[in-house]
Amino acid sequence: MNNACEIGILGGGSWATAISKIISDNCLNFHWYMRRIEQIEEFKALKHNPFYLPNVKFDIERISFHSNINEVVEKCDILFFVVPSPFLKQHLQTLYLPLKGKFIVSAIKGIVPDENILVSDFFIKNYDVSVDSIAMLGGPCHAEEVSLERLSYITVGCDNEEYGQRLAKLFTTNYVKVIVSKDISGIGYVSTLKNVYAIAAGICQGLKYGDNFRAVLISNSMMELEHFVKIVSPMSRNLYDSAYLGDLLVTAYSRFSRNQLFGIMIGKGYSIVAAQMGMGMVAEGYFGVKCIKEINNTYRVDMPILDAVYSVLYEKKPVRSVVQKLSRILG
Ligand SMILES: NC(=O)C1=CN([C@@H]2O[C@H](COP(=O)(O)OP(=O)(O)OC[C@H]3O[C@@H](n4cnc5c(N)ncnc54)[C@H](OP(=O)(O)O)[C@@H]3O)[C@@H](O)[C@H]2O)C=CC1
Ligand SMILES: O=C(CO)COP(=O)(O)O
Repeated sequence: MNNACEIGILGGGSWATAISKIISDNCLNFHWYMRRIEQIEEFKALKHNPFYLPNVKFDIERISFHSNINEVVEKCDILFFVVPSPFLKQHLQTLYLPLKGKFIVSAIKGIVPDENILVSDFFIKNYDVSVDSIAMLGGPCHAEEVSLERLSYITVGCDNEEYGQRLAKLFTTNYVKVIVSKDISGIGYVSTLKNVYAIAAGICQGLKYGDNFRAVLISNSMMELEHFVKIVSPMSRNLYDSAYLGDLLVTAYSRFSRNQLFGIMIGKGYSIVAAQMGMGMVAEGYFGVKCIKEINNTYRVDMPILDAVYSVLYEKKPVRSVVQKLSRILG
């Protein structure tokens, strides 16, 4: 990572928009890739993202927009990947330039489907990116609150201490504080799992369970998460840090959480397709639960909450009886 580096944001959704807001507060110019040319044209005319966080105004003279991913990769040294995990490979299909030598930051809170590996490992394995040229963004941070400049904390997981500190500088504003950690994989797994537990919380809300039960569900989710992460990615970490417990809490309780909303709709009896269409945004936990379930076929960690969400979403088990059964084993 050079001192004067070009920054590229890849993705056109709400988190990409929030990250671009932060970057635009700290950098004069940056590049922004989004897949749809019409979105770019409308963005330039309106001076805001037409579909996500329209309250965030941008100085579009300082942004180079691209609908071709290769142009951003060619021009930039630091690349922020901010597309939902189920579409990552699709975006990369059109990439013919190497990523080796670039600094890759994953802001994706999910696992690469089919491969069932963390996004960081996917770039290392398939794109020859070195481990010290990768970072993972975590923490309890909803795009909507960043857009409103409500004080938020982001954790940068990066093996390379110096690069982690540089990224922290790039991200620090009067409304964003940054914590640097070395735990790329723990942040990757927890960021995926907390979405699954937020869906579970939403399902219970949709079924009209109350706050008392939700608190029990989230406490048990935290224990389940801890058992899984200790086995799959053993290292010394404090799971009460905001990148872990904090992200679980905000996703399970915030009114901005898409995963929770998706769960509420499933609990109310909407079909999966109707719930997905109704949101207009992506609930990563729907994809994450399948990835973790498949990963756990190897590790065999006891994960009744994950299994319950999986059985509702992928095995068409009746949601009310699944939660009733789950409620008998939680404590
Ligand atoms: N939103 C948040 O608060 C946070 C999100 N994240 C993570 O950021 C990542 C990106 O999510 P986010 O920005 O929230 O996304 P959003 O849910 O806001 O937007 C969905 C994005 O997915 C794209 N998309 C939808 N369908 C397809 C498709 N079939 N093929 C390709 N792209 C498609 C959309 O593009 P189009 O508009 O062109 O349809 C849009 O860019 C996720 O991993 C999420 O977990 C992390 C922290 C906070
Ligand atoms: O990761 C997030 C908050 O930290 C966003 O969660 P949702 O995708 O559920 O909105």
